[in-house]
Amino acid sequence: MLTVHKANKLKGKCVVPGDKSISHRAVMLSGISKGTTKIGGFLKGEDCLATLRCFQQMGVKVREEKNQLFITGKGLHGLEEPEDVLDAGNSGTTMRLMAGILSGQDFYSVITGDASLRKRPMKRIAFPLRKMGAGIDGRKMGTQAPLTIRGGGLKGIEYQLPVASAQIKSAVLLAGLFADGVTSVIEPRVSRDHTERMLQSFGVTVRQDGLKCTVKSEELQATHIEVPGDISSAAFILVAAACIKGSDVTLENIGINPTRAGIIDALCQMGAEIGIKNKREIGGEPIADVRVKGSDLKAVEIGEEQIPSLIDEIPVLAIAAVCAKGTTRITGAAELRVKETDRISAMEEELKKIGVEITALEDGMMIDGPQIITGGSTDSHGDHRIAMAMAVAGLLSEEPITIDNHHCMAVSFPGFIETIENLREG
Ligand SMILES: O=C(O)C1=C[C@@H](OP(=O)(O)O)[C@@H](O)[C@H](O)C1
Ligand SMILES: C=C(OP(=O)(O)O)C(=O)O
Repeated sequence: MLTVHKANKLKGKCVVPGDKSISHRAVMLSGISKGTTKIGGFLKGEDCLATLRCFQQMGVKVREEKNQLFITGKGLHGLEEPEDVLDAGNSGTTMRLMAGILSGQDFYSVITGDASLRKRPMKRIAFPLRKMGAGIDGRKMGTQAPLTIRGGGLKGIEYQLPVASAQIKSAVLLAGLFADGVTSVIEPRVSRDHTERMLQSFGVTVRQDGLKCTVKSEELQATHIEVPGDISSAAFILVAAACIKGSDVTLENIGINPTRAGIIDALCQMGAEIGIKNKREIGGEPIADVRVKGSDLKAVEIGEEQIPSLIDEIPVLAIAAVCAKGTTRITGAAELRVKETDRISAMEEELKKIGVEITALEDGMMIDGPQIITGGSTDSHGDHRIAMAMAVAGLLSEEPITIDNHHCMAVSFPGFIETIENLREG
């Protein structure tokens, strides 16, 4: 159990660990490329370590030197049939993106995950991958993990995504690297585009035409990847500092890819004082230093269009809404119900325990602010984002907040508590 006490101010500079989405993709793409890829800033969080172990089980060699990973790929057709079940742990990204790659392999594989992941919907990737020719089965009529995959013999398809999901888009595009003909995905709204950007760094031609993205089979060539700081991890610090008057924090080297930076836009709409400095691009991804100062916040309306760019940040955005004047309304976010936990219900349950009123909607939530956070005992539901959102609430709370099952923070942000404590002034 973790106890978090109120903070007077947060001050200083910090870095956050590498981007989780980019770290997963760096392992996967280097694993199926030719040559050795050097990866700096790789996130050693539980999710990305699960991806790394899965690729090692398929014969991919990984070496670490001076905090950099060197991954020697097996080419498009060199992965080895894993002798045992692949374990994606808590990570939806690992399971769904890897299913795309496994669908292209001329072998049989089984992929499972923890109790949370085994409940998450997999039909969304199994359906298009079967259309391409993969033999995929699983529990609950082939819709839940463990999944079995007999890959090979794929043909390209054009697929209209039913939801704006980078995981479904990426699974189909990655399978497309092994398919005969061209493979296209059409998204209903823009979702994070790290796969498309990184494929190009590995020398693959990616055609983007509005919301339609097309690839065809092409060998990947090893490259050098620098993983930026994860904006989804930075979000916890951004919200905490924005809510505490007198705070002034600079987060260095944060990825500000526009398909991911919705939390910055949302906080600016709420009147937060945020400055973006030292903008640059590394390996096709925009990064910058982000400075945030504490100020009075006002409520915001977040709808369907903005959701994909801040989907993982909604639990902590809810904490900002508690401090903001007026009614914050978040809608179009039904996807929150199928994350590591049902994040709408989990936030409703946990906020009530610390004296905060919230109205849960089928596809979002409404919060009237400002409200006083009284403090109390909470539980993470085994979900890293809920655990860290509750820790941010603790920094703002009259009385301390305890968080049960807080170790899941290491899924995406190892060292979260130390990072916060280093910024605490009083
Ligand atoms: O592609 C990715 O790396 C991710 C995509 C998002 O999921 P969906 O594709 O299900 O929206 C996000 O919530 C997840 O944390 C990471
Ligand atoms: C939803 C998340 O990740 P994943 O889908 O990879 O489990 C997340 O990190 O918030």
